[in-house]
Amino acid sequence: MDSTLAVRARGITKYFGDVVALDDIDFEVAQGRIHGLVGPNGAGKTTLLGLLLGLAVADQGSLEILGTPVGKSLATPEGVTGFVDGPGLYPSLSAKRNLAALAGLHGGEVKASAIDDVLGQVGLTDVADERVRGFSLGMRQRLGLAAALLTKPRLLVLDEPSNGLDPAGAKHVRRVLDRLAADGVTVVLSSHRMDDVEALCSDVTIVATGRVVFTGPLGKLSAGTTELDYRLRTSDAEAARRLAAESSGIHLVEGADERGDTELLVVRAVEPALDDLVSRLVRAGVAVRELAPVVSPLEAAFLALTEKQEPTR
Ligand SMILES: Nc1ncnc2c1ncn2[C@@H]1O[C@H](COP(=O)(O)OP(=O)(O)OP(=O)(O)O)[C@@H](O)[C@H]1O
Repeated sequence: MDSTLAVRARGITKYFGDVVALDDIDFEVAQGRIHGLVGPNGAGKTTLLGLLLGLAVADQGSLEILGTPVGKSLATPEGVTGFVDGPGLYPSLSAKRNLAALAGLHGGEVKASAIDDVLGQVGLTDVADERVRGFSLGMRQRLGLAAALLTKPRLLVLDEPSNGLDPAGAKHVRRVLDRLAADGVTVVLSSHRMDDVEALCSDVTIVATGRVVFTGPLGKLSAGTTELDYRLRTSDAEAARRLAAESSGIHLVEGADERGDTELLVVRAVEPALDDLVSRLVRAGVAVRELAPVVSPLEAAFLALTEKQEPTR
C-alpha cells in the first residue's frame, strides 16, 4: 500500500437487503489530512464510516486501513477510533468517570491528568464532574471526541461531529482536529454543513446514492474553474447591469434577488470573467461595494453534482 494513505478502498459495495448502500466505491484518504465526507441523506456516509471503524464489513471490494488489509471479521482496526450515530456514553456517570470507564473498555488505565487534559481540549473542564444525563447534544459530541483523544488514534473517524455544537463548541472541535492533523493524525468526518467542511477539511469526497461523485482537494472545487452566482453591489447599478450584459462570460441572473433590492445584481461567471468585469467597472468609474459568491464553491458543486440524484430512502 502507498504509505502516504491512511485509507485505501477499492470497489467497496455494501448491501442492506435489497438496498445498495455503497456501490463500487473507490475512496482514498491521505495521512495527516482532514477529509470531509458529504452527501444527501441516505447517501451512504455512515455506512462508509462504519466500515472504517470495523462496525460492519463490505460485501465486495478491498479496504486497507493504516497499511493493513481489513479482513471479514468485525473488529476495530488497530490505531482507529471514533463514533457513528453519536458517541456511546453512560448518562448516570460524570464526564470524568465516563472517560475513565471508556478508557477501561479499551484495556487501559489512564492518568487523571490525561483525562483533565482532554476535557480541557474540548472545553468541558467546567462540567467535568457533572452527570452526562444533563449534557446537551453538543456537549456529548465533545465528550465523545475527548474519549477518542484518550486512545491516541492514528485515524479518527467522526460521524457528524458538529451536530448540536454552538460556536464556542465548534471552535474547540476545530482547534482539536487541526492540532491532531498537525501531529500527523488522519481525520475522516461526515457533515451536512458545507461551511463546516470548508473550514475544517483539506480534502472532500461527495457521495450520492452510494456512489462517489467527487473526491479530491477542496481547491479543485475552486471558483477558478466552477461557474458560480455572485452578488454584485456597485455605486451605479444601471451602469453595472449594462457592462455585465456586454461582457463575454458573464450572465445576468434575473430575478435572483427575492427582496427586490434593485441596487444588487446577481451575475453567473467563472472567476477570470468576473475579474474582467471588475476591471471594466473600475475603468468606467463604477465602484464595487460588494462582490461575493451566493453559495460557496463546495456548496455549488454539491448541489450541481447531487441534484439529479434522489437519495435511496
Ligand atoms: N442497518 C441498516 N439496515 C437497512 N438499511 C440500512 C441500514 N443502514 C443504512 N441503510 C440504508 O443504506 C443507505 C445508506 O445509509 P447511510 O446511513 O449510510 O446514509 P447517510 O449518508 O449516512 O445518511 P444521513 O445523512 O441521513 O445520515 C440508506 O438507504 C439507508 O436507508
